[in-house]
Amino acid sequence: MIGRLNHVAIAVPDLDAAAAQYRDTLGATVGAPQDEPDHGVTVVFIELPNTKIELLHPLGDASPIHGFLEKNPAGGIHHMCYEVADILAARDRLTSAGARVLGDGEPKIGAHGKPVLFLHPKDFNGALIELEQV
Ligand SMILES: CC[C@H](C(=O)O)C(=O)SCCNC(=O)CCNC(=O)[C@H](O)C(C)(C)COP(=O)(O)OP(=O)(O)OC[C@H]1O[C@@H](n2cnc3c(N)ncnc32)[C@H](O)[C@@H]1OP(=O)(O)O
Ligand SMILES: [Co+2]
Repeated sequence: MIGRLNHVAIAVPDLDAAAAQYRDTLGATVGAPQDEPDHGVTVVFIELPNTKIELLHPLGDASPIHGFLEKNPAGGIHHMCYEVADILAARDRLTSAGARVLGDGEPKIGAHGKPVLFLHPKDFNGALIELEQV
């Protein structure tokens, strides 16, 4: 069911500084910041040959990553995103296996304009998983 690793997300306290570090110190190809108000984050994507890095910073008081940054003030790996062909079939298979799908269980449109869902980290060895339909 899960396919390619679409991205690894890192929550950062200073988006500009993190983007500059990837661009200047690590010599990576770094995109422009993208506000995603529906998700409560601003994201910057870094293109790698085999996947992407998604830098995340809270957008708005209700951002779901405020708690994470309070616990990890220097930032940290926040989630991995796996690709799926059919996100509703994936959701139904996961919920029937007892996994918790976050939010209201309905996919939202993510940063790539594709439907995404999130699975509770406690159900997957402490790792927050995002699924993106491609
Ligand atoms: C534009 C979209 C973009 C894209 O790629 O398309 C995105 O990726 S948007 C990314 C931001 N959105 C989300 O992360 C949505 C899903 N996340 C959530 O709903 C919350 O972050 C949640 C429920 C995972 C955690 O929320 P919160 O920290 O406020 O709740 P708790 O403090 O109750 O946490 C419960 C428990 O989980 C641990 N936790 C929290 N975040 C993570 C994490 N990223 N990875 C692993 N574990 C995490 C937290 O420490 C608590 O554990 P405990 O042992 O009880 O302390
Ligand atoms: Co993501």
